[in-house]
Amino acid sequence: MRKEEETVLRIEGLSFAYPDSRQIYDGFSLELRRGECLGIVGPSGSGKSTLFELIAGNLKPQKGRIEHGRLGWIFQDPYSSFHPSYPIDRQIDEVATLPEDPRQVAALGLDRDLLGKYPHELSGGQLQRCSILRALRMDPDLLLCDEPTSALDNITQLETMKLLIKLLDRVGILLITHDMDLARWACDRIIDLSLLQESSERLGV
Ligand SMILES: Nc1ncnc2c1ncn2[C@@H]1O[C@H](COP(=O)(O)OP(=O)(O)OP(=O)(O)O)[C@@H](O)[C@H]1O
Repeated sequence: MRKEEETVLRIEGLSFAYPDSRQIYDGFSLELRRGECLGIVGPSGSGKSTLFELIAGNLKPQKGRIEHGRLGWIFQDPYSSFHPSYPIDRQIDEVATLPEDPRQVAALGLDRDLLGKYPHELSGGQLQRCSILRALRMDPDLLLCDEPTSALDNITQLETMKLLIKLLDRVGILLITHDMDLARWACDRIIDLSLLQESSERLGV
């Protein structure tokens, strides 16, 4: 199998409900390959973050199977995803499995001086590029991106998404977003969780 055809995430027949609450997933399946960007859209409360928690293993499904390769994460707010009291490079080194590669640092528009700084000394866009670097140095197969650009201004949003898309030869990306325009622009496929719910309601489940 060619590397880019590898499946990096397979979800089969997933069912999940929080205790004493409605069914959020009921027989949900999806497959994501390296080189693909799959968008997960849906209104607040439709189950986007729950899906990531299930994939990360922080929640256990009632039914179904989830298999995936090595995970990397990019969160919504880059300031809350770094500890304010330590330099960025130290925080990246602590979780990285790959050594720092100066070409990768340069490709993300970063440099050594910047990496030695504290999070509050960087702009939101610079810090989000540091979180992309951190995710890459964890050598992921699957990159979970939770609203990775929503805390950034429009121009920085676009630049950050372009950088993420460039990574697609190495990873598969699952992108949570509220922004349907962004999803249409960036993703090969989109799953709209509100449509899943509508079809379950029509079927009376
Ligand atoms: N720990 C929990 N216990 C019980 N119910 C929860 C818990 N976490 C989330 N929920 C409920 O599960 C549903 C899905 O929540 P989830 O956070 O996955 O939605 P979301 O699509 O990510 O929303 P948002 O876009 O606002 O982040 C919501 O109805 C929410 O209230």
